[in-house]
Formats: sequence, structure tokens, C-alpha cells
Amino acid sequence: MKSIEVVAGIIEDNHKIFATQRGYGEFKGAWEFPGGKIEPGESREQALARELKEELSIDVSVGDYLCSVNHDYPNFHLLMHCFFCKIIGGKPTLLEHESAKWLGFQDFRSVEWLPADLSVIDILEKQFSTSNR
Ligand SMILES: Nc1nc2c([nH]c(=O)n2[C@@H]2O[C@H](COP(=O)(O)OP(=O)(O)OP(=O)(O)O)[C@@H](O)[C@H]2O)c(=O)[nH]1
Repeated sequence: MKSIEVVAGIIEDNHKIFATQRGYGEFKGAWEFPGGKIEPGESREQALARELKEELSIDVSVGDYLCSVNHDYPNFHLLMHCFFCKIIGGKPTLLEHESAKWLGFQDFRSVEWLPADLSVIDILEKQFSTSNR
């Protein structure tokens, strides 16, 4: 089976996280953390900063690593590395996504996440409930 490696950004601001809704393709309408595939020669952090610039027209500083998720979709295997990010320039502009929302802790499950993201939400809920995030 095909295997793809992706980086995803958990953009944080004021105890909220930024969720984006896919605007095209197989999973159109589902919610995700913005990001994308790592290109040859890039570090994970460089790939994430590039993707967030391309998708949302923002400059970010990539911060703490959160987790890596392995998920089997029917036609490919996904390995996704998640990092916290902060916006250091610009305002999110949806260049590829259909919609976006800032979600507070109570609302983390209020959108329909891509299947692979549910385990990220589990981890985030633990972090937000036990720390000062
Ligand atoms: N960016 C991102 N992709 C995710 C997440 N969860 C998840 O299952 N994926 C899957 O990871 C795959 C690769 O993401 P991508 O953003 O490069 O997807 P894409 O198919 O639009 O790539 P393309 O821009 O090269 O056409 C997609 O199939 C996407 O559904 C997530 O939280 N963020």
C-alpha cells in the first residue's frame, strides 16, 4: 500500500486551536490541521512553515512536537507528525480550505475531524486539561 508522510500544525492562540475544513478531494468537508507532505531535503519544521504559508498566507514559528500518528486509510497509510505553531506574521487567509474555526477546549469535538486526527484530539484534550495551554 502507498505510504505518505505529512506534517500538521496545531496553531495555538489564547488557548484556542485552529481547525481547517478541506476544500477539495476525497475528504472534502472534513476538518484537519493545516499542513501537507514533506518535500525532499526539507526538515519537518521547514515543510510545515512552507505549507502554512502556501495554504493560509501566514508566517509561523514551529514550536513543540506533539505526536506522530499512524493511520491506515483504505488506499494509503498515513504517517503524520504534529507540531504546535504560533502565528508570527499575517492573518490566516483561506487559499485552499473551505472554512476555518478557532476551537476552545470545550469545542474540540464540535467539528467532524478526519479519522487520523481523532487520536491527536485525544492527546490535545489531555494536554489542555492538565496544563496551562
Ligand atoms: N494536512 C493534513 N492532512 C491530513 C490530516 N489528517 C489526515 O488524515 N490527513 C491526510 O493526509 C493526506 C495528505 O495531506 P495533504 O494536505 O498533503 O493532502 P492532499 O491530498 O491535498 O495533497 P496535495 O496537496 O499534494 O494534493 C491527505 O490525504 C489528508 O486527508 C491533517 O490533520 N492535516
